[in-house]
Amino acid sequence: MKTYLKRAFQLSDSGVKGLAKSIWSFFLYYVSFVPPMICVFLFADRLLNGNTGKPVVYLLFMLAATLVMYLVINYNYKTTYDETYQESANLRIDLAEQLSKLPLSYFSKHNLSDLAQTIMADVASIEHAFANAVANSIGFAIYFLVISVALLIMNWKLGLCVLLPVLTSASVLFLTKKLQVRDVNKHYDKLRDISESFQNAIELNQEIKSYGLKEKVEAQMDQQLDESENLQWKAQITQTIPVTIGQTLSILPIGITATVGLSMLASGQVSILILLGYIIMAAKLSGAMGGVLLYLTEIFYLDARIARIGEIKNHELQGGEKAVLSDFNVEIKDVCFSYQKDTQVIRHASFTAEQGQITALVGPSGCGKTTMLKLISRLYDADSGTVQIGGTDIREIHTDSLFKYVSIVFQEVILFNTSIMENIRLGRLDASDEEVIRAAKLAGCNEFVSRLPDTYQTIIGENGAKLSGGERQRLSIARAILKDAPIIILDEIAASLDVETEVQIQTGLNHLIQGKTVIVISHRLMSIENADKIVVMKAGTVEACGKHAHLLKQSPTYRKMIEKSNLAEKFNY
Ligand SMILES: Nc1ncnc2c1ncn2[C@@H]1O[C@H](COP(=O)(O)OP(=O)(O)OP(=O)(O)O)[C@@H](O)[C@H]1O
Repeated sequence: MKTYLKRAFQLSDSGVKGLAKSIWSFFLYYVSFVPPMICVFLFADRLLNGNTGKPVVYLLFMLAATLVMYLVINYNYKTTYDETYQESANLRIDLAEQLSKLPLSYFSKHNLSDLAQTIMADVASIEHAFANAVANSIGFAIYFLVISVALLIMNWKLGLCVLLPVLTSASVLFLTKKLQVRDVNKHYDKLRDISESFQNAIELNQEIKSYGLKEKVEAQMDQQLDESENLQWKAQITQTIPVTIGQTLSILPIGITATVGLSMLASGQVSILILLGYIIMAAKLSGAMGGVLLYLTEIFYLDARIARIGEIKNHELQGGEKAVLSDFNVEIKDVCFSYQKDTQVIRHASFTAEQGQITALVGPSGCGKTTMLKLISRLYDADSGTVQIGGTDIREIHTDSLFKYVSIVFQEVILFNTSIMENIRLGRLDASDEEVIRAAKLAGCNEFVSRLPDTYQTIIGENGAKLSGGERQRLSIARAILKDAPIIILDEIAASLDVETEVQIQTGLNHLIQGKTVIVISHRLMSIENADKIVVMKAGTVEACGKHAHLLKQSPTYRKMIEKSNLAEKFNY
């Protein structure tokens, strides 16, 4: 049972315990209505037997029963809400921790807006269902089972009059579950699409305006909203009809029990007291079932949400152990990799980048250079073959250990919406302000930072929105200088720098790469002509390796690139 609940609702161990406690409290909640009914029943029995004395005992009993009810309701409320909110807080933390450990390949295969929706909306839906529906429905089901046995034993005919309509009302809902879930999920998926479209429209605002796409984008959104409205209508109809039928059926036990009971009373098959008891019970179960039917629909829609959360929670993490490395030669051996199934981006690539040397990756756009750097830094794991550092397969090294040895400066700089000081300090969290400023100066940041209103304390906006491309790039170089890792990976770092800034960061770069294993991509071939080794890539394969002069003779791709590069130098607008 525990394993089933854990898997079915993606609960933690404490979550299962909490749910069990909550189910128990709901069971007690329903049971707590029984003593007052027994009290009424006994009092009626006394009256019918002609005993009209003081009903003080019954009143006291009723008072005690009401007090117990109050305590049970309190316990139920506290248990359910405490456990629910604790578990959903744990779930959110678990998901956030899991996301931080997932390999980058997971994110390239999933839609980010979808992930955000899963963490926010799906967890909120589960939280709501747990606080209201799940424990309540299960608690009611157990209570219903116990009461059913008692009712059938005492008088099976009247028992069936109470139970059958209640069971039929629940069956209507279960029989139409597939249909309801299908339509509600269609609407829900559309809402996710809309949320993604809105996010895209906001992110691409500049492009939409500059290419005059406003009306087209608005029309697409209008259409999506119309489709969503239609789907919502459809979902509401498929949901409302069975719920209404179910709720109507759930009221029937009172009428049926009264009708059948009275005829049984007339023929002497049942006493007035028993009939009264069954009618009270029918009324009680009818009322409870009306609410439970609504809860059941809420539980039906949890499946897809729980599945999405399960997919994140159970996704395989990158393995590896803590490691201390002292040799930083990087060796790529027969590596193959694809982002998506069937589209291999790296094919049987092999080369070595030696410590103390600069190794440059060159090749036509899209040939897999950046992908290769991502494999070397274990942002992705190779599908086959190995990437080794100092003879150790990096899959055996935990990423926390590995990242200590690798500094990466990518073409696309990611910055946080905090101060310049804190953005650079991400390179080494225990660095002092002086060390941060020294790294910033070496990377050529000081000049533009000193012009900012709060210099190093200036908040730079989301992903450094308040900075130019070149300034953002220099901050990421400063980060790498501060980290001072033995393996340096540079992907097109000069792409958004002007000539003057490039000269400024040259000293910093020379300082950064001294004695390190440097692997660099640069489209400006002149800047890598003096590299110790140039690796020429073509369509995911390594075509040739060597120095500039050697490659000019041996590699047609390299020769072609040099020729094109010379032509590009002559390009005029
Ligand atoms: N996250 C991703 N998901 C799916 N495909 C990707 C992803 N990143 C890159 N690709 C594809 O992999 C191939 C290699 O891309 P990569 O960025 O490694 O090339 P590159 O040689 O660095 O290109 P460029 O010189 O233009 O930067 C390309 O076809 C690209 O479309």
